[in-house]
Amino acid sequence: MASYFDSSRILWENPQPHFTNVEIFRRMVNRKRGLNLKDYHEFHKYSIENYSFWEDAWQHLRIIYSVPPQSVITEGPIPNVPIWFPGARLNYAENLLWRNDDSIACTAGGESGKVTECTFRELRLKVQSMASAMRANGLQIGDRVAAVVTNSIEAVTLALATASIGGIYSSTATDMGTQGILDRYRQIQPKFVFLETEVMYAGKTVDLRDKISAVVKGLHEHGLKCAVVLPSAITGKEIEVGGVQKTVTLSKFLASGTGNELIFEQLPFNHPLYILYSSGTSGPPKCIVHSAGGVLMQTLKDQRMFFDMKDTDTLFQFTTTGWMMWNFMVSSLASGCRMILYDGSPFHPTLEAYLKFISDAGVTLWGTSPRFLAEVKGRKISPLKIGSFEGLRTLAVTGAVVTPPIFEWSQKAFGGKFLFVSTSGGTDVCCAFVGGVPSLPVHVGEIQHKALGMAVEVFDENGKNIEHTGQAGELVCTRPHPSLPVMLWGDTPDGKKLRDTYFNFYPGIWRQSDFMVVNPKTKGIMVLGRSDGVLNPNGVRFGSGEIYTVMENFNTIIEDCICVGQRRPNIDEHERVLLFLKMRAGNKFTTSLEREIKSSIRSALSARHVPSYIFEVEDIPVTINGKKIEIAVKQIVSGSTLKPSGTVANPESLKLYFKYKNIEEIVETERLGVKSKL
Ligand SMILES: CC(=O)CC(=O)O
Repeated sequence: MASYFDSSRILWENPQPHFTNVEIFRRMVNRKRGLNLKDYHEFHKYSIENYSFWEDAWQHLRIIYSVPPQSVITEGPIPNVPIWFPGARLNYAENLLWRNDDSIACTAGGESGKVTECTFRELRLKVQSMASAMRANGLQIGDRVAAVVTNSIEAVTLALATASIGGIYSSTATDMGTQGILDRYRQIQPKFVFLETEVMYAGKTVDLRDKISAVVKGLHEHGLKCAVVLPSAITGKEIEVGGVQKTVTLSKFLASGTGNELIFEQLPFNHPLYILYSSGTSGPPKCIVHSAGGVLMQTLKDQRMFFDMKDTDTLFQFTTTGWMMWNFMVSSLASGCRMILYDGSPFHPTLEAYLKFISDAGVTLWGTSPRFLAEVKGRKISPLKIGSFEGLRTLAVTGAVVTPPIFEWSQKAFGGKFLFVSTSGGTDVCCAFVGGVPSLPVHVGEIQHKALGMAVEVFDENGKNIEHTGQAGELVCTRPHPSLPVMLWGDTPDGKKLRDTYFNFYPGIWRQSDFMVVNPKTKGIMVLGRSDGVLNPNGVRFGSGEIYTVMENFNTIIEDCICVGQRRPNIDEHERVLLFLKMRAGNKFTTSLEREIKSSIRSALSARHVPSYIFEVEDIPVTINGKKIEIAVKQIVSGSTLKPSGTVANPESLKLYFKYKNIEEIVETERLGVKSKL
């Protein structure tokens, strides 16, 4: 069987590693502590062995506070989830709004091509006006504010105004289904909900008034005090939503404010800031509560260390407001850099126009998904013919497995002079476990290292560390860090649900449910997929990411694919692997293509990786954040009668998979040349 790291080659090296933030931080720790940590590897070891590292990070990241902490860590009511920086008082929004000048803080753009800018001073005024109206309407510390909004300056304003008061903010994208929104917001019972009325997506005007009515009505019995409807995101004109109780337009809501000064409530480090949600593709979404201090420290650490973020940077993270990368992105204001907020589809009016927007906007740090890059590659687009991308310093990719061909193609396609950072973390921690180290070389297909302060290890099923073997296993984190969730909303005071979710499989140790492997030579990492989607035919365990890497070679004819295990305990003894392909328009799935795919998988991986069956399907189910929904497909082909949740972007596509629980019938029908009735 091929090793995971056969192709380990250097893709890029920093010509000036000494000037990176991470090196400056390492030297600061050496000076302060009288240490001699020689490189990132030693620095990382120090960071996971000493909680004092987090005190160093507090200082290096220049956290703004009014009362200093008494210590770094103390026990809290939930076992394994300590309280960080007890005694400290700070405010998340204050840490982001320290700049009050006329430089651009946010640039908002979208499909229409219209660009709006907002300076740090204007942003602060917007937050002040919103916070004043929120206070006038009764928002208090700990109250929830929910939003169904586009990625816009208004969305940033809402989050920061809520945080300034000590409220808890939670947002979803406008394409989330009504049921999905209610499944989330009924649990957290927001006092206010802010809703978009009209948006543009994929060139079409989407009227959201019916959704607004259904959501507001659905929240009436769940603590809602007021629903604020936003002006059209296309024209900026206010739209009346008649006949829905408790609803007010944004201008009326803002007019109810007193215009008082912006006050940043001084709150404990662990005070809740955001509620994010588990995907909810196979059960009710869990409401994951993150602390202001935890999110602030971890997101700043990741941005400054992984991306080498400076105040002269322009960050463009492609995200909706319903993905943790939105919350991650917002923190970049604390570094004083400019943030680009893009709303809409990257494919409208054209993919070329979108790439030109990024190049013209002078983006220096660009965050995107491997799926997007694969699409540009698959369509044979040459980015450098569209824009110069001359300022690009970092291209950061997250959200799914990044295959080696994507590393190599991206580095070349965008001009080669930047750091290609692959990161992996999650909604559960609102930060990354593993990511970039700008002072170290990047190896093809490898995430560079474990993040500072994150005690990541690879465990086998019995809880044994197998990292040094180069074998894949579960991503675990053996020590607490500041952005562990402070609770799951609605849980018992001792966090039973939280502990059952994360700390039960390996008692007392965080299991992320990702499948990963470490290169013993370079210490580079591959995250191979979700561990509950691990494929296990005939006792060989591997991640779907390994198959996707091979499939990258076919991406000019295959638009997308999904690989899952099928388990039918009463029928088959072993799990078998099924691969579903969505062909690009104009291409056919033929038996010779099937043979070619199988042969490529056999030679790149092993005979045991070869899928038992390959089928063409019309669509691949993805979440509204663009992630393939392997678990739901696995359950469906294994015989479950799962109903699609509001998080599925294309719920109809799930129906295409039910027939595969009876594969033998399909194959027999095809053999006889009869059109399938299934
Ligand atoms: C940082 C990440 O890994 C983001 C995600 O979970 O999609």
